[in-house]
Amino acid sequence: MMNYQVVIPAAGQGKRMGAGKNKLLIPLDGLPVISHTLQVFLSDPNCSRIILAINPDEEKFFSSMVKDLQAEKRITFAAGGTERQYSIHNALRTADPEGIVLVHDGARPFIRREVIDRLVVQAEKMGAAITAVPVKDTIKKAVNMEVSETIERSSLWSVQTPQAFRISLLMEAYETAESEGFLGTDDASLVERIGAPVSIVEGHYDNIKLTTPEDLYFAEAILKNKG
Ligand SMILES: Nc1ccn([C@@H]2O[C@H](COP(=O)(O)OP(=O)(O)OP(=O)(O)O)[C@@H](O)[C@H]2O)c(=O)n1
Ligand SMILES: C[C@](O)(CO)[C@H](O)COP(=O)(O)O
Repeated sequence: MMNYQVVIPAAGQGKRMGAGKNKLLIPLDGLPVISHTLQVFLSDPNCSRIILAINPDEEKFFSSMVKDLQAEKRITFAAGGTERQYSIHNALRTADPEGIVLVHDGARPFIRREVIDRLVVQAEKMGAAITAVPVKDTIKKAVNMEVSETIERSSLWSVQTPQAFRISLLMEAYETAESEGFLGTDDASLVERIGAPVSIVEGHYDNIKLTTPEDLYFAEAILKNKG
């Protein structure tokens, strides 16, 4: 398996979490959420570099955390933007222009190494691969709270990060999105727009994104279960 670099967007405001600060700074089992996420990649010998997109106002916190993790050589910073996509684009501009790059939300601390391994192998083969799980709920479309359609579930996937790409392909997708003023809710949607195939690698339901306050209860339970 090839080495890879990873971009971790960490410059959000955590508005839906409502903690009055960046949710990645909230402690989980005594450590900030972002430390848990970083530790997964720091412990992976195939991860050659981590680029963390941060809000410059929070640089002091992140620098001291990186020092505590003794990871000054492997983690570099890029300036976050006003949208997730802008934060990632800024980070990609500082990345090495060859090989495979992963994008992983700082707010998903429970990603497992075996999923990362399968994802990287698939991205090497296909150019683009994303982690996802089958949708469990019945999904309906509604207009003004009136159901217009029940969508066939068997082909629906709930998409997570990490998402992995040949970096040349992802850069082209990001540049095209920027020039056309397109904002996507994930990275693969930018790649889909330029007509490149994207493979799915099945992941795990516990790779949750900490988004709203109840996710913190789920996070405690997942941590307890991990032992
Ligand atoms: N301008 C932004 C917005 C988001 N992110 C990062 O992208 C990931 C996923 O975003 P999301 O869960 O939406 O985080 P927030 O933007 O912080 O949350 P909210 O939308 O509720 O404000 C997070 O790790 C977040 O820090 C980022 O780097 N830059
Ligand atoms: C990329 C993502 O994690 C896929 O589920 C997610 O879309 C990012 O953040 P969002 O603001 O919750 O859409």
